[in-house]
Amino acid sequence: MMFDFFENNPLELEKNALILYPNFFDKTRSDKYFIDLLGSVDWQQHYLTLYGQKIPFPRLMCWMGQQGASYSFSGNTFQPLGWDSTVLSIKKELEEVLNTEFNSVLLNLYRNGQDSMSWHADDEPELGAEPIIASVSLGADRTFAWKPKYGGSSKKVTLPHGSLLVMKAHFQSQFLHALPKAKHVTHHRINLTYRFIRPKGSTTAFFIK
Ligand SMILES: O=C(O)CCC(=O)C(=O)O
Ligand SMILES: [Fe+2]
Repeated sequence: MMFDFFENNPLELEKNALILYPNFFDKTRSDKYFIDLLGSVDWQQHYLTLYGQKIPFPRLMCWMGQQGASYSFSGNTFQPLGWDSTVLSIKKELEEVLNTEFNSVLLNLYRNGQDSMSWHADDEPELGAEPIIASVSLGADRTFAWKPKYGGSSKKVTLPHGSLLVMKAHFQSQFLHALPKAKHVTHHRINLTYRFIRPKGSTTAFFIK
């Protein structure tokens, strides 16, 4: 077993809802994954259409996973690309440690601090009522922010190179989260959010992120 719970004390940022493993992958492995993924993933620019205007998402993305696991948000429906070998081996490791199953992953490439993700919850119907989302960070440190959906102040935490953030069942129903712009960041950050898409989920949600 490669993962040692005693060396990797998780931080419970929200009780039973948001857990951070700051050093899930050691530096050697994190560096290798970052370089591999930067080169091997088909990073795509997607657009959202708002009042007839095509607006580029402020990041590059790639939807990957099992055939049929299509995913819709912000007016796009994504059909998954097949598994990349690095993405697949990370998936297997997460499944073992978290004792759950994922069949797809959204990969995000934040080219620098101008790239971001706005406030949202990953609560599309195809994710089911209580999704577990496992979010791996590689590359530049970035701040992750979250706040209660129904009032209350926001909190934030830094997601370091090689960290794992686990969003559990209630997180998506109770909170919004975001990856704000970061003025001084000049380096790339890669983020992988592993999900389980229900096979016959409807694809009618229109969310803007
Ligand atoms: O980049 C991140 O850490 C957040 C990504 C995210 O929230 C998402 O892909 O839904
Ligand atoms: Fe999200």
